Amino acid sequence: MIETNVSRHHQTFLQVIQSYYQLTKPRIIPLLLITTAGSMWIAAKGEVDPLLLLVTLTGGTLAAASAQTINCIYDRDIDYDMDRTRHRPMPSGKVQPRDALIFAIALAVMSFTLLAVFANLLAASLAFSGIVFYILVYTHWLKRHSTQNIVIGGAAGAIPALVGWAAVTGTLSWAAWLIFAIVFLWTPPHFWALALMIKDDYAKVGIPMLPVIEGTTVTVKQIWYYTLITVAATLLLVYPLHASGVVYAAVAVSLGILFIHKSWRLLRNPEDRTVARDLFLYSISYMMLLCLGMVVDSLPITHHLISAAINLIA
Ligand code: HEM
Ligand SMILES: CC(C)=CCC/C(C)=C/CC/C(C)=C/COP(=O)(O)OP(=O)(O)O
Repeated sequence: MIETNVSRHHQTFLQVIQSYYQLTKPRIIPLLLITTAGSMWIAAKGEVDPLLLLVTLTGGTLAAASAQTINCIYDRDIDYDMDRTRHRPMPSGKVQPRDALIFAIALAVMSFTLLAVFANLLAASLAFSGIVFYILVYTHWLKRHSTQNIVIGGAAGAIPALVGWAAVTGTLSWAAWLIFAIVFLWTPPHFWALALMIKDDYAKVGIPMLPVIEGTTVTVKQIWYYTLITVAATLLLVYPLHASGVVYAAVAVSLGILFIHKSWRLLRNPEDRTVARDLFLYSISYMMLLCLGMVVDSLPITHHLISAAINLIA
């Protein structure tokens, strides 16, 4: 295991704060929150209580930060061996495992308390189960042992959508599970496109990511199937669930066509890393804009504008 090779005495207070911030893998959290927000807006039929929104997004941030911090502690050995992750606070010795664990527990406790007190127990429990699932099922059990690690483990990343719905309604519905399924199905194209680019890194440390074990051809085929199913799933929100309307439908179809196009290009050019990179970057914009589409579609003003347009035409 890796121990400190950077003396903490040499770090300024600001550098210490920065190290703890980096432990939470902060660049991923905004998209997790956007899926939470999309779910909240549909659940609240366009009228979300701003205080509840603030509480839920803060609780979600704390939970995701806790999960990522524990992941950083657990994976510090392999993170040290990979070029991409060597600079992280744990392998570079900027934070000690014990301190990071205390930080992660504090984040988890704050998340649970905030959500339980100001949202509800279901939202709090779901966020907590996200932490447990990500650590036990993904990080501990699957990441180092199965090519399906990110498929099954990806469920953790889809939990924030359930948290959002639960925070608004205190329960879960078909639409909530569908948004969960959309994020779940989107994760393999999102991650495997990236894994195609960095598979040598994962191979070096013996992580059985699909491109490492099964090769590029199998991976791009899997990406292709998951892309098709993801796009199909996004449309179920319009029909048969009727949870979203025409604005969302237009957004989902347009974004979906582009997603399929980019995934098809990768299927045709499996060895081209630029194409894989393009799909990975697009996957992020795709999820962001899709959720934005959910929000805009649910707003009362959107409904008024559509009614006005229909009246004008009729
Ligand atoms: C098990 C599931 C997932 C795995 C294994 C995974 C893995 C990764 C990895 C390795 C990166 C590169 C980050 C880096 O270089 O440090 C990344 C980037 C990213 N992921 Fe995922 N991801 C997963 C699910 C998700 C989910 C559910 C979301 C949000 C809904 C998400 C959002 C992002 C974003 C926004 C980035 C870009 C961060 C940046 O700008 O550097 N990921 N992902
Ligand atoms: C509700 C709740 C708490 C949800 C948390 C879910 C969560 C933290 C999802 C993020 C998934 C993710 C970015 C994995 C990175 O994989 P990795 O750590 O294997 O990547 P690496 O190779 O960069 O270390």
